[in-house]
Amino acid sequence: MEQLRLNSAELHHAYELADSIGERYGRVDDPDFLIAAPVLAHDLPPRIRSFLNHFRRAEIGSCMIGGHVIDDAALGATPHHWNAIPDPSSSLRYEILLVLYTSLLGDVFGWATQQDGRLVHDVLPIRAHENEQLGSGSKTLLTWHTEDAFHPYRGDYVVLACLRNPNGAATTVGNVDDLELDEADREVLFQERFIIRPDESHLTKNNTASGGTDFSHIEALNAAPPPVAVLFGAADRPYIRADPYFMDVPDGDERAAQALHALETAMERCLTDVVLTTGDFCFLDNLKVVHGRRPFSARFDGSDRWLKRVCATRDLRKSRTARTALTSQIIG
Ligand SMILES: NC(=[NH2+])NCCC[C@H](N)C(=O)O
Ligand SMILES: O=C(O)CCC(=O)C(=O)O
Ligand SMILES: [Fe+2]
Repeated sequence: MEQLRLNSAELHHAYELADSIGERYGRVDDPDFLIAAPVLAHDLPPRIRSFLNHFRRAEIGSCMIGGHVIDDAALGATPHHWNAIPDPSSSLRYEILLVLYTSLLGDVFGWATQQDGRLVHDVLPIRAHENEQLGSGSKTLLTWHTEDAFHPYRGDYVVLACLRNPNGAATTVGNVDDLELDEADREVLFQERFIIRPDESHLTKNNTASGGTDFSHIEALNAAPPPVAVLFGAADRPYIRADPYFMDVPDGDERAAQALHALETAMERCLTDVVLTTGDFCFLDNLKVVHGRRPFSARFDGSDRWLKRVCATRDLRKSRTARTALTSQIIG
């Protein structure tokens, strides 16, 4: 994976910018900060801006910016749940940096139906989710997926910032350009013959303050998922949309089932393990790569793995009817 390592001058510059923004806005979800983020990001060091522009336009699939020094003591314990992060946030500097970097790629957004509508997500192990297909799982393999594959407004990018990873748990990454598929299977995968159900992170039971949230469109997508194509775009450099764990084919379509199985086998062969370490920011092009996570043993004692995650879209307009206001960056 292509990597940029920040030098100490760049790190100092980036942290100074993040800290001044943190003082001004106080929290990463502040709507005024989110609106201003793409402009504030112009003040990031030039090497960061051109590296991410290359990632975006060359569609290399994934890249990493490393070398962020993280004050482990100031961070405090890894919370036992994403709904229990300290307020004010002990990781505000890194949350702001994550949004600034990601704003160079597109508009950041969150889901009303995921992690109680937060914009920046916490990926940390939750004891009750040990065996679940959730970012908060640990014991079970998190199977490879396009982030929010089921949703028509899924992001173009998903970005992970590693605060700590004591177990060295690996993120898996597989690039659609590396797939070795039969021509016949490839052709079927380009056709609208697949259904993708909502993953469980969008369910009412996996939100904790879901009182006023409307989950009916998620329920509708679950009850009647429209058939979609797994591969789309240019034949020689296709885009991908898949999450086999939550996928199926319309009844009786054996040919589509066979192609989906071929995709699973082929992707398994191109998955690479990427162990994020403290201070790594990992950028995933959600149309070019799929990702997942190897199982690991969580301790649930405050020392566990802790990542921050945010999604971005190149076109916030396409979700306009699903956002309560023009300026809202939460898709409902
Ligand atoms: N194959 C899967 N497990 N897909 C669902 C991915 C987990 C989901 N993105 C979450 O935030 O928890
Ligand atoms: O934990 C990781 O490395 C990836 C997590 C993930 O894919 C998710 O939360 O959707
Ligand atoms: Fe994911």
